[in-house]
Amino acid sequence: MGTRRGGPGPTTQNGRVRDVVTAARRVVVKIGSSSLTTATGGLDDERVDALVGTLGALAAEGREVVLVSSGAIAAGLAPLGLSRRPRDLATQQAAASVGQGLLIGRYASAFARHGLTVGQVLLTVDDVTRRAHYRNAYRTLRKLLDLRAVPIVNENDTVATEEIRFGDNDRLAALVAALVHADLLVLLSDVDALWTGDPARPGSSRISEVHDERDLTGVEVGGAGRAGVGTGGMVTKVEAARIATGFGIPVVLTAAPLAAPALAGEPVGTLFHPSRRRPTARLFWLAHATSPRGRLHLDPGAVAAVVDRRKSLLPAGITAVDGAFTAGDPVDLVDAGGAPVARGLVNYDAVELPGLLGRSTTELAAALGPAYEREVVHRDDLVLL
Ligand SMILES: Nc1ncnc2c1ncn2[C@@H]1O[C@H](COP(=O)(O)OP(=O)(O)O)[C@@H](O)[C@H]1O
Ligand SMILES: N[C@@H](CCC(=O)OP(=O)(O)O)C(=O)O
Repeated sequence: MGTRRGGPGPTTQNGRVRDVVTAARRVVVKIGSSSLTTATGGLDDERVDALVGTLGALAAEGREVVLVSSGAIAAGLAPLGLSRRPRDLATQQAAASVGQGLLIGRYASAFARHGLTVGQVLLTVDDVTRRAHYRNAYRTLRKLLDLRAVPIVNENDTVATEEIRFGDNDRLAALVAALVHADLLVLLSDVDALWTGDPARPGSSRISEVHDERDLTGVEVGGAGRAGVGTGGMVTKVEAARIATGFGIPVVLTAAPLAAPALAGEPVGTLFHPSRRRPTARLFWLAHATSPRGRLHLDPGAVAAVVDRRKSLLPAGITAVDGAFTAGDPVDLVDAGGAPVARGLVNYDAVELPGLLGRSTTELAAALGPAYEREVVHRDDLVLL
């Protein structure tokens, strides 16, 4: 199967309207910092208004819109007298704290002109991996949509520390699309499509459709464009497209000024086709959104039980434990060679486990009480890697 690649002209390769786009009822749109800010880093009112105009028209058609917007850090720079994106986390968090308020205020007044109310939703990794938080985030987003409000999502930058951050909103957008069961994810950037290589380099050309991994073979995917504004570059967008399409959600990647034609199904930008049917939303997030807090080493019998027979993990099959996790944390299950075979939410604190290893649940219940009959990781909380 070949990739259809466009030449250097306008990005309308075959003139056909994209049905997966026009049929989408619930749409997640992600916009990057570089598409919302001026060259000096402040919020660009015209660009905000243009985006809101397009999304307002979508909502007027009865379609549901979730906006994932970057730009908090960029919007906070000038008010704090900073000229470029700071490197240290604390200053980034301070800038995000100042900028997020400005950003949401700007959106609130722009959407109000289209008769729409916005709801701010700031998420951390825990919100999408811990079962109680996950349900909560889903419920809130669903309720906002039911009430015809536009959820505006960003990472909760002011509290997200280095180790628990998403770090880029492309991945966050893919995970939000999975969370709300979106029909379409649109990634808006400062580049009009995925190109075969750095768009500034002669010889690179646009890619109009990606059907599967093979279409990405040989594509040079680089880092952020405008220095000091965007974060992940094309790498995180392609990764986000992989996550969303792996969840059964088509993705359109294009430039912010092309949002309206892209959402009308015109063949602009790059369309990534879904690669599979939807897996269970929460487990999908567990695999893609979490960083494991520890490792459980399994004997071969436990690997076979978990991987081949899809059983819960019991203490008897665990040979060793690493990490300082507490019950409810994500942990990796690794085989005798240390290779991860599954990820799951553990039911015990790390300090409790050494005393339980190698013992049967019946023996543990008799010695320690019925609470110790529980699985170390329940099969409903396990995803194979
Ligand atoms: N193969 C590629 N195709 C398109 N753009 C690319 C590619 N490789 C690197 N880029 C760069 O990625 C940039 C977009 O990423 P980024 O600046 O992080 O945007 P955003 O702020 O929208 O997230 C583009 O401006 C482009 O210079
Ligand atoms: N949460 C950060 C955005 C991080 C991010 O992914 O930025 P970008 O690459 O511009 O989409 C902020 O609001 O500044």
